[in-house]
Amino acid sequence: LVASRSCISHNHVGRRPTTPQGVIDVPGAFTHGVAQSIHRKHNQHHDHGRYRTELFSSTVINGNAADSDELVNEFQPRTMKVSESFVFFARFVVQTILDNRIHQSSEWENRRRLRDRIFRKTKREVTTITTTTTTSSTTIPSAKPKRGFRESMRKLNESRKSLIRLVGYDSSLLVPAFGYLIMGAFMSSVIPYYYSSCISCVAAGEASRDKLLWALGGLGVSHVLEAIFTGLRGALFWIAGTRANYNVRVKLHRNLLLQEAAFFDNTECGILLSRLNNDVNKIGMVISFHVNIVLRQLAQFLFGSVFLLRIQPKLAMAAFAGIGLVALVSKIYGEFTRALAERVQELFARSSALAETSFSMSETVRAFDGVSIETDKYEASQFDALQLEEVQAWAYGSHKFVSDTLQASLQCMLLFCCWALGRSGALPAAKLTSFLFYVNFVLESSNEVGDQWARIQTAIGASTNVFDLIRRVPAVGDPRHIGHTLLELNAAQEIISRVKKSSNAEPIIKMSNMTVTYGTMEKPALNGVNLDINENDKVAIVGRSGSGKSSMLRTILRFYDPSSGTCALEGVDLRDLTRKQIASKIVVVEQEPQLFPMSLMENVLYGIEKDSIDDESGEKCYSEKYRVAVTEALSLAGLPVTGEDNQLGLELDTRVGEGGRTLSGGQRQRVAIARALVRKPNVLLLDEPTAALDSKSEKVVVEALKSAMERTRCMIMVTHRLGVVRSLDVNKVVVLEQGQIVEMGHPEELLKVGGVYSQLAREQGIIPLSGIGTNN
Ligand SMILES: Nc1ncnc2c1ncn2[C@@H]1O[C@H](COP(=O)(O)OP(=O)(O)OP(=O)(O)O)[C@@H](O)[C@H]1O
Repeated sequence: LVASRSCISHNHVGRRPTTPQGVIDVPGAFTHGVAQSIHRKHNQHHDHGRYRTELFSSTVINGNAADSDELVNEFQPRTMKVSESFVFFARFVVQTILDNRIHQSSEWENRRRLRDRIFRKTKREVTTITTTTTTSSTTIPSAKPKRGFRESMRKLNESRKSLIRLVGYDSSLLVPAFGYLIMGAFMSSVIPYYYSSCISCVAAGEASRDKLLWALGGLGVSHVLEAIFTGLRGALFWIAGTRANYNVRVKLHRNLLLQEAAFFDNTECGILLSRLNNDVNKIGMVISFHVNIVLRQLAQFLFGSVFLLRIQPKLAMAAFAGIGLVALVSKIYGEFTRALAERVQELFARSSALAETSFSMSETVRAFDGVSIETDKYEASQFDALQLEEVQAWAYGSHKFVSDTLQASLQCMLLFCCWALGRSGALPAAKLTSFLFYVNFVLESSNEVGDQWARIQTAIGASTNVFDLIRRVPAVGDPRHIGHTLLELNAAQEIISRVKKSSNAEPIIKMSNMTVTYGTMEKPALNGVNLDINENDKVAIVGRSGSGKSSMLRTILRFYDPSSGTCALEGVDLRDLTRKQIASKIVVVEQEPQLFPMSLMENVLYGIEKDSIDDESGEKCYSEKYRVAVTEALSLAGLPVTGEDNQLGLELDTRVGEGGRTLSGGQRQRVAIARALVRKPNVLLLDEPTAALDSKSEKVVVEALKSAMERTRCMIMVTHRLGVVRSLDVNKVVVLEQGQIVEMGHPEELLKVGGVYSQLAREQGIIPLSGIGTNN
């Protein structure tokens, strides 16, 4: 059974991973076909079912898990045979060329059609034909921009500008780094001169000892200086790269957290983590390594070229022509690898998302024995990336083969020319040695530039996504009143004074014709809602599943903005308040609060800045004033950390584990209530506060909530369990149906009316307090 299920689950592996935008094209439909054929072959000779059956039987026989070596060895991720890998590469290249051809021909076709249309239009205008002519409604597909050398340079330039802005350009670091780079390159280019002088002295035999010593001295000094400059340059560029990584990573992390809730609805966390780690690393590598080497080699190339031109200008020109050809090959290779790199990064990001999901849902995976399903999914996505990485490797090998062959041919040709010139006496032996040294020197530099150019292109591919995310402006963000114009400053001032002066007569929360629509849904979750919540109101929002209750809470917290209408807090539209202002006035207690892996006290005070310094560690901490307040809040919330009631032996500094997993659901909820008690917010939001609790815990939590409510101006609760409406003395019930308010009033009154609320209450066995039956 295990074996057959494993085989069935393998059937999906040939499919390409999908993104929210659609299927990842690697490239066109081709990869799918090739991948499927390889997967098919792979499945034939790689019996996944067998190892699982063996694992199963060995586990049964031993009655225990296998030892660690067995665990590692029993599972071998699949790979392609080397020949398959090469065939994949060859077909990939052919397909890419064909795709480009098709693209180019469609570009020509588009241009021709555009020309025809313009021509016809002009003709019509000139002849002023008044009869209605049927104009072609075919939309000309926008041609995909061709990424030529100019495009590469433009992208490089854009990325360079972004880098300089984002990585925090530090002239005290980069100016000396460039200085050492130039000096090091100059010293490297001097070395072949002294080498050839030494060889000439040794070969000639009759040269004076002084001349040899002078050449040896020059060689030694230039080597030492080159080593010093290289060391300094390397260290400074390394630091610059590390700082760039640091700056970009921190800025990206911050900007991601600033994004609106809908952004996280549509983006998997694994993808974001991959951007934060893998992609950002590539940016640092560009600065600390690739750019550094390219610049050094370019400088060496220039210095070497000067020496070449001085020794023999004609031959030097021939050498440059050959180097130009090698550079052309490198350029083609660079463009190819950049396109590949973008795809590989995308596939790795998808893989990270899969891994992140499987880890975060590890309990469900375990409960439903989903390890093989998750492994297959992850392996399939990694396999897709592996295939493309192998294409990169073959492309590198092919590039090396072509460029090295070209260089060798160039060297042979130059040697032949040298021989011809030598025969005519135009190139003495000493000059010939020197020339050949410099040819090699220049060729090596240009070779290295070609290599690094391809890697820079790869990094540009990876950095594009990062820069897009760093520049993303959140759709729901803080107002930009703190502007620079007098008008903006006045507007900001007015809002602040309105917030301060808000009178008790003003509703604390006011929804006016408010409609909320999620990006992915056509139907609004809330439709034209009008609701006032006043001082001392205790409001319960009830309704059937999907009626829009949570959407109302999320809008009050400004996780989402209304698509029309407004939601105001103390007379000010929520859109005019900053997140800090909203957080200082509204606190939410969720059904299953997630806690941070920090101490109990840090969780209660989350969002409040530490105000003191610890004497021993020298780190920031909370002062005694806060410790007292949290102790009191936890005690009121039913989770005492002192006295006899502290049966759990908790302390303020007890760490609560990932997500608060060392505490039960009810205990986590009490921590969340303590947060509200400490802050004394104007608005207390409760999301299903007792849904996950037994009756004993419910009583404790209800008492804690009552204490919290005493410290707030109003309370709004979303609940399915109508019993809590009575225990929390709710004075206003709002009944939602399909995003609209269908009933509103005092709960006991509504129970007697015989509408939706009384029906919901009857289903839960709740009758009016008077005990008299309803109108039904
Ligand atoms: N993040 C979201 N993206 C898209 N649609 C959403 C999102 N959240 C909720 N919806 C949709 O909005 C509608 C209202 O959902 P909401 O969660 O507000 O209902 P609810 O009354 O709180 O339901 P329940 O009692 O089951 O929690 C539903 O149709 C739901 O599918």
